[in-house]
Amino acid sequence: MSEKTIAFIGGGNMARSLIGGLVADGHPPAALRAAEPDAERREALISDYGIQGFEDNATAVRGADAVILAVKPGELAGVARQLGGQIRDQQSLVISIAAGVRSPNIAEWLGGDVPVVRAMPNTPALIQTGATALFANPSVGPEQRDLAETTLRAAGMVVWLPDETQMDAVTALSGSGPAYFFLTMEAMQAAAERLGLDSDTARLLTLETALGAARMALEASEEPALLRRRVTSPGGTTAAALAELEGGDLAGLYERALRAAAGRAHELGDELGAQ
Ligand SMILES: NC(=O)C1=CN([C@@H]2O[C@H](COP(=O)(O)OP(=O)(O)OC[C@H]3O[C@@H](n4cnc5c(N)ncnc54)[C@H](OP(=O)(O)O)[C@@H]3O)[C@@H](O)[C@H]2O)C=CC1
Ligand SMILES: O=C(O)[C@@H]1CCC=N1
Repeated sequence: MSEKTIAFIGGGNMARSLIGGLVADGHPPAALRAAEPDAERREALISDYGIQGFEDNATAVRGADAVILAVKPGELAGVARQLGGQIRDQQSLVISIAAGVRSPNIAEWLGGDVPVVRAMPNTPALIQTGATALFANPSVGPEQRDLAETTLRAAGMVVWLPDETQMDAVTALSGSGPAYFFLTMEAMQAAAERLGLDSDTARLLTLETALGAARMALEASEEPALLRRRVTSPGGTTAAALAELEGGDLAGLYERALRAAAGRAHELGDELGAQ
């Protein structure tokens, strides 16, 4: 693992997940910094992971090899404008994880020709099972590309996108995706409880089934559709359940959900890019 200094601006949910992944992967905590205005959240990062915490963004960024902008999308322009001069002088790589906000806008707020990587991680980064897509603007050189990849790979798998416009679809799929699976788990557990299982049993069976299915789909050479058919005995219980899910247009529902998320990411890019 590299010992490059990485400064997070914003120490909320996603920064915490990435910091947790980096520390678990062996990144020296002393080379990780977080600037976070909320004292309780900042202190928790310091005590839980042994990283350096700062109230002030400029101090956190001083001398950092990479600066990860982990604030809400609406805060990004202000933060980038505040730190742009410093980042340009010390030639740090900037990695933005904000949904929707496009790299040309980020570079402009930073003051011009700045290496910017857009990343879309997800919260399972906390336990190193994240999935991240990356896009580099033309100012990012090979070493900085490696730095971005190594940093995000500490939290799970990484793919590079050839085209930034794909980032909205990625945001809809894997950025927001953990929430869809959590909602499905909530719904399955609640339904099982209504069928008479106690909540501990319903929860455990739901979660182990989700884990087993995900691992099988990842590790098997067959497609999920084939794995599904193997569970589905003709005239059996699974067929009865799947008929209900298909009757409720599950595939259409997912398409509408992902289109709504991608559309919202695009809207954020338009709205915030005009600042
Ligand atoms: N959560 C997720 O699953 C994912 C989130 N993202 C992206 O990550 C980014 C962060 O999201 P998330 O972690 O969920 O949000 P959070 O609100 O949990 O974290 C943002 C943090 O930044 C702090 N902050 C606000 N203003 C500043 C500032 N000027 N300087 C420094 N810190 C500041 C906030 O403090 P305070 O609350 O006090 O304002 C907060 O602690 C977003 O842009 C989001 O689009 C990307 C992928 C997945
Ligand atoms: O909900 C959001 O906007 C962020 C981006 C992806 C996941 N969470």
